[in-house]
This record gives sequence, structure tokens and C-alpha cells, in this order.
Amino acid sequence: MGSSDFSWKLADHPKLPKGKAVAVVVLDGWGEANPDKYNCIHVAETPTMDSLKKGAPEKWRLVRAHGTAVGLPTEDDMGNSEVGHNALGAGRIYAQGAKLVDIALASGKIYEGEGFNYIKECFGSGTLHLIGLLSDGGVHSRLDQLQLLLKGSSENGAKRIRVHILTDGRDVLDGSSVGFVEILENDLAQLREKGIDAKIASGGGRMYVTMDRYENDWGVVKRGWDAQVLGEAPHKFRSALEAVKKLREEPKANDQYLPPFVIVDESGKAVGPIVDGDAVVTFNFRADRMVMPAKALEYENFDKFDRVRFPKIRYAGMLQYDGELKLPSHYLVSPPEIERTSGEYLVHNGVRTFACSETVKFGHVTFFWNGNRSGYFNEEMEEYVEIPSDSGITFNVQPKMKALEIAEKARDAILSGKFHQVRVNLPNGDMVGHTGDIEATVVACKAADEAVKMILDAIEQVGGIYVVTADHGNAEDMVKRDKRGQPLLDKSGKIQILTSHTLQPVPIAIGGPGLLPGVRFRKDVLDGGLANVAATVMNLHGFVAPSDYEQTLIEVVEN
Ligand SMILES: O=C(O)[C@@H](CO)OP(=O)(O)O
Ligand SMILES: [Mn+2]
Ligand SMILES: [Mn+2]
Repeated sequence: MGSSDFSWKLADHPKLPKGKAVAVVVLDGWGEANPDKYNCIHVAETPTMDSLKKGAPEKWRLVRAHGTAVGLPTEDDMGNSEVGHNALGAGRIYAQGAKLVDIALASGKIYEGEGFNYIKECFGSGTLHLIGLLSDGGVHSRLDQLQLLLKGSSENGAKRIRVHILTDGRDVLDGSSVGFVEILENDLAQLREKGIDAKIASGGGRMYVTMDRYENDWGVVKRGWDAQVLGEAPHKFRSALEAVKKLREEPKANDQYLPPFVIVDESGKAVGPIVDGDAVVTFNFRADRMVMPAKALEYENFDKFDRVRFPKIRYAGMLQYDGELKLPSHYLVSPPEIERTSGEYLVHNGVRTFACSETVKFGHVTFFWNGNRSGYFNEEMEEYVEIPSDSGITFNVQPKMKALEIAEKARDAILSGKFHQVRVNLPNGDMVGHTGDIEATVVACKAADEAVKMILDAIEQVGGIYVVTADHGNAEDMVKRDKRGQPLLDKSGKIQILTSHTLQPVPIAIGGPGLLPGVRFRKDVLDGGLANVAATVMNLHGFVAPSDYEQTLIEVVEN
């Protein structure tokens, strides 16, 4: 598209009216799967979502939410919130961080870029620190990418390397941290044989150390800072393998929540605090949980916690994590250039928007929805409301979370008549699903269903339209399965709980009194995915989507 002939103006839809209130509801972690006792959505009472399903195939269908449909490298990649909401909001499929990093590593271009050259300046006398999530989950980072980066950095001049690991257990099985540490230790030993001084320097569980998001709890980032930068933590070990093994012996220990630890030498001194003259790379490609640590590492003025020491370092992200804040300013791989999102188009075309979730998912319907961009496009036209999440708990103890409060805000926004689009994310299925607590996840799904009902009732009252969908699966399958779909048992005969997202498709339902009677899902978009939703929603606002958007899922037939 030549910039000179570009216009934000969307063409009028030939048949669909403007001005209707459209509720866009995203159920986080709500996939479609066979009904059995590990399908918490099936087990839970979900009368509202069940009633929507009865509208199939004209008003209810499934869409793809994983793999290449959302820009991930392969069909074995489960969906996640970042790529899911990016696709929902942007209406196109972008090669996502995971894939862009793969390409940059495979071609070696990563070592020629501005970011690597920037940090390389420190390799002469400083240490290269790599901070990130240690697993092969592929949601925030990938082990094989870390392995390539270690090898490539050492071949490109790094002589002293310290890895600060975050254990996972959320995108991969709980307990798998031990195996990942073994692999990494093995790689580092091989580097040492080549004369590179390479070690693990600190660690901790991802949900307790470093990887908070949307400013829910700066204490999480501080614990990481203390271990990684200051070399201070309540637990000290001589090796990371010993650390994870020992810390996992605690009753109820869990990879996601391991306490922070530092690795010390024989005299008890931390082996790798970050000091003046060092280079630091956060090797996660996914944005949300890296924005807060990136601020701590990069901002001269910072008041979220006492950093004690703010070392003069050269810091680069694997990607740039926030396009609006340009944070961090140096990065190894350019992020996907997600531009002209549906949110930006709609405000240019007079659509007033309200978006809401609770803190842990707030950025999903704002930041991710808008292409990893913080802030409003147009403050006059948009209102984003964040309901504070509970912090410092695992959500199985509060499975209802703030679903009701989110629904109330959405209801009030709909009834106020001030907005054309009211967009929410209901976190329960996902956040509670990640805890692996099946009973609590059933309660969570019921709560999300009740929230959907409240929003649909408000739409009914104002004669509006609803679109109910999800960003990826999670709660619909809580057990690891073999190739035939049978639950897998561990050595002691217990089922292996699946805390992660899934490869399942997700439902999308449309309806409401404002929907013209002839509107239905087309039959010719068989492989429809989340990226097809933006054009669909634009139609429901009375517009035709831009020609480069993925096609709409709906058509209007004469009755
Ligand atoms: O919690 C997260 O960071 C991811 C899982 O790693 O979940 P979601 O993509 O749903 O945000
Ligand atoms: Mn999600
Ligand atoms: Mn999730």
C-alpha cells in the first residue's frame, strides 16, 4: 500500500448498520475438546456458553488458535495470549517473536544487528548475562534458542557468561525444571572446555521471580533484581541443579513458584552479580512479562523499588517489548511490525471503545490487542478500565477472580450508551487452569460463564450484538495425554496434570437483538482462525475491513 493513497477511512458495509453496541468477550484459555472428566469446561455448569453452542453452525463455530494460524513456527506450538490477542486485534497473521528469533538465529543475522553489536562492546572486560525462562514451552522463550545464543555469543567474543534462569512449570510439566537445568549445565560445561567461563548464576520460579506483568506486583521483579544484579537471595547453592532439586523437596513446591536463589563459590560469594561494564540480554521473546524487568534494567529514573545499585550496563532485549515506549531501546531481533490494528481503524471511523479486564489480563485487551503498544490511540474515543487483581496468591484459592466485577463494568459501559465496542477478557479458565487444580478450574469456568451471561443480558437490553470467543485453549484439557488421547500416568501411577495451554480450537459465537436476521457464519472459511475475527467485528460495526485483513467469518443472506 503506497503511503500517499493510504486512508484510515473504512468503506461502509453494504448491508450492516452502524452504531450498534457490540460486546467482544474473550474467554482466556477456553478451548473446545472432547467431553471427559479432565475437561473442566465440560464438567462445569456453563449454561450460557452451552446455549450459544446450540446456534451452530450459523451462529457458533470453532476457529484455530494455535500454530501457524497465529504466526507461530509450527503446528506443534500451542496458542497463547500474546499471539492470540495480536491476531484478534490486528486481523492479520504476523510471524511472531518465536519465529523471528528462529530465523535470525538460523541465518546468523542476529550477530550482525545493532543490538548484538551494542552489547558486544562489553565482551572485552565484562560479563554477558542472559536472563530468561528456561523451558521448551515456546510461549515466552525456547531452550533451543538459548542454546544457540550461548554458542553464537561465545563464537562472537563473549568470554564470561552468566545465565540467570527462571523455572517454568506453566507452559511445560511441573518438575521438568530439573531436566532443563541438566541440559543447560551440560552445554555450559562444554563451553568451559572451550575456555569460556560460563555458569548459571541465579534462579527462581517464573511466577515468583522476575516475570510479573502489567505492574501487578513489583515485588516479583525485585526478587529477581536482588538475585541477578545484587547477588542476594534467601537461598544459596553451589550449583543450580542442587538448587532446583533441593527447593523442589519442600512440600507443595512447584516450578512456577520456586524461591529465588543464587549460586555461590566455595567462599560463599555469588558467582555472577551484574556489575558496571557488563552486558545483559533478556532472552524471552514474548513481551508482557519482560516489560517490567526491562524498565528496571533500562530506566535511569525508577521508583518501583529500591534497586540499591544501578549498574552501568549495556542491555538488550531479545525483542523490543513495547513499541510505544520503545522499550528496551536496544534489542537483538526486530519485533513483528503489527500496524493498522482494528482498534486504530475503528477510532478513526468514529467507533467509541471501552476495554476492561483485571490486572493480570488487562494488557491483553489493550496492549496485545493494539499490537504490543501501550496507551490509547485517541483518549477521547477510548476508555480502558483495569480492575486490580489479587496479588501474591495462586488463583486456585480465588477461582472466581474478578470475573463478576469485569462483567459489571462491561454491563455499565453497555448500558451507558457511550460506547460502540465493549471489549473484555475473562481470565478464569486460563489463570486457574495454569494452577493445575482441576476442582478450582471447574469453579473458574462457571464464574466466567456467569460473567458472559451478565454481558449478554446487557446487550439484550440495549438491542446490541455480541461476539464471544477465546484466545487459546487451557481449561478444556487438564491432563497430559498420549498420542491416542489417553491420560498419561507418572511413575507412581498418578495422572500427569497439564498446566499449559493446548492445541485445541476455540469457539466463536455471534448474536444479540441487534444482529440482522440474515447474518450467519459463512461456510467457505473452513480453516478460519483468530485473525478472521477482526474483519468480522468490523462488519458488525457497519464497516468493510481493509483488503489485507484476513477475511470475515460472516455473510448476510436474504431471509
Ligand atoms: O501466563 C502466561 O504468561 C502465559 C503462559 O505462559 O499465559 P497467557 O498466554 O494466557 O497469558
Ligand atoms: Mn490467554
Ligand atoms: Mn495462559
